[in-house]
Amino acid sequence: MSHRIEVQNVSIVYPNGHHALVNANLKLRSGTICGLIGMNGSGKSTLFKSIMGLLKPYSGDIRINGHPIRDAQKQGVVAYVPQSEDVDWNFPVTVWDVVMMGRYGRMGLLRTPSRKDREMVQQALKRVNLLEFKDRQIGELSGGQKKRVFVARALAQEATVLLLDEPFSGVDATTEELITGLLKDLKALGHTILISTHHLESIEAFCDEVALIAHQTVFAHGRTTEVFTPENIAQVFGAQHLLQPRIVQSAPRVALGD
Ligand SMILES: Nc1ncnc2c1ncn2[C@@H]1O[C@H](COP(=O)(O)OP(=O)(O)OP(=O)(O)O)[C@@H](O)[C@H]1O
Repeated sequence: MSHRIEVQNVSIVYPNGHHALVNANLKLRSGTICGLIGMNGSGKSTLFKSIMGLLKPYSGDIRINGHPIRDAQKQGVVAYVPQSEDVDWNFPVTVWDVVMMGRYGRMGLLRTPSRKDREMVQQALKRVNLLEFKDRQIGELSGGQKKRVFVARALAQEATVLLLDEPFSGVDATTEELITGLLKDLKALGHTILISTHHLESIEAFCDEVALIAHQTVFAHGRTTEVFTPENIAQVFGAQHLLQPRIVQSAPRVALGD
């Protein structure tokens, strides 16, 4: 079976000439949760945006389910939960509207929601405990609730590939538990999940695989037990982490790399 996500030798150059990714490779199968780990500015969001088809590689190729990205875009296969900083929270839309956006790909040109669309939005909001907030403007939510809106949008989209950019930053423990539980359920259904996080202490319990990113490329990827080693973590964050080899289990909620 082909991989769900296949990033092959991808290089991304921004219009200002900055090489954000150089020859990056990443292949993920169905039913996998992969943690993407790297310092601030290492290229995690760039990788997400290129898998979404928002950034066109300068060279290399990206495939979803063996097909070019535009096919996946048409079918709504890939959902993206953006970093909070990338969202305009003042935009005059309600929680319900944002989650309904996940259904747009399935609607006609006039974007008139069907009964099924409304049901899917309702279910998704229930799943993330936000139904009672459905009429709120999105800026009037807590950090955890804001994340949950976009997770609900991904659920309503019925996407089988989920990309989550820092879903645990600025959220309370209850939201983190809710999101991890939900992602584990989706994994059991065969979904493929790529998640960037600075919460290293939860990686071993939560991620089957990790992909480590530094020096503009994915320099290691594989099973968490094999790749999430103190030596590799030191390559990502600097040698001082070699002095704390169990940081991954023992640290409190440190935002390493910030
Ligand atoms: N639109 C842009 N134009 C030029 N350079 C950019 C642009 N967006 C990002 N970059 C640069 O590309 C590099 C990778 O950025 P990216 O946002 O992918 O990093 P990141 O790993 O997601 O960081 P963070 O953890 O802070 O979100 C950085 O050096 C950044 O300054």
